[in-house]
Amino acid sequence: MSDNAISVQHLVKRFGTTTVLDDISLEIPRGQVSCLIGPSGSGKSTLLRCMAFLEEATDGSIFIEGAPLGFVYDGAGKRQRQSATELRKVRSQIGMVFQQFNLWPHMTALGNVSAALRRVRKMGKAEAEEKAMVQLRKVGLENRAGHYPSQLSGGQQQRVAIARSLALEPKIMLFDEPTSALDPELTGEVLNVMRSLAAEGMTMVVVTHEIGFAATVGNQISFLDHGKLLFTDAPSKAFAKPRHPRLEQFLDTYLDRGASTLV
Ligand SMILES: Nc1ncnc2c1ncn2[C@@H]1O[C@H](COP(=O)(O)OP(=O)(O)OP(=O)(O)O)[C@@H](O)[C@H]1O
Repeated sequence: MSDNAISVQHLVKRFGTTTVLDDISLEIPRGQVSCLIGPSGSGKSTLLRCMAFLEEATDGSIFIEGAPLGFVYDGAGKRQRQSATELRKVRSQIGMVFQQFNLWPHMTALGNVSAALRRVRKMGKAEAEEKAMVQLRKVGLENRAGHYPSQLSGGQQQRVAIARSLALEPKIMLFDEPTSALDPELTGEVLNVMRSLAAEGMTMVVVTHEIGFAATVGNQISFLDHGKLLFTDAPSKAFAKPRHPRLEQFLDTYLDRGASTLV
């Protein structure tokens, strides 16, 4: 099998007549952190959502751990929808964390994490809660297991959401601007959890405006602009001067807004 956890090949996504992803090809090696950066509206979230099959690509292919996601091509090269069973199997390898935490308000942190195990894995209550505690411990929240979302800070809620995804033991974690809804003082705790996941060797794709995180934790940086992937490089190359003119322009705008400086 190839060393790529995700392979995106000539991906095209149109909404009506608008092309939002234009012939994107990207290889994400297993165990690496791939950061998708670029201006607002460049297509980062759409690309990530295609990787989770939350959006259906108009054309092209995505492979997860070598297996096609969503569509297969028949002998005559005609694209066909994958069977529901196969799709479920491929998707089960992917966990996703969104900007909004989407926790059940009427369930505790432990309830939120164990619910997925009970529903998806059909585990009994005791086993699901035991497994859920392991994940809450991992994100540093074992002492908040009995708290409801309203009793948790935004950063803690996002950490519960990460624990909920991890509980299903995905091979790949996709993060869509996981700290964008947080007050600046709460982003650090979430980025730290992501940093330790990366250190454990989790394959991660992260859409982020946290350029410092991308530069220090990312193994590869992909820069999107108007639906095109302008380049994919190691951070040491992507951010070294002279930079790609569009990246330079993006960073100027970004850093002007008073965001953390690029390391
Ligand atoms: N469901 C949809 N229907 C129509 N257009 C859409 C839909 N989802 C996204 N788009 C458009 O696709 C383009 C890319 O959006 P996307 O959210 O992927 O960008 P982004 O780079 O993630 O932006 P941001 O950084 O602001 O989140 C935008 O022009 C957006 O308006």
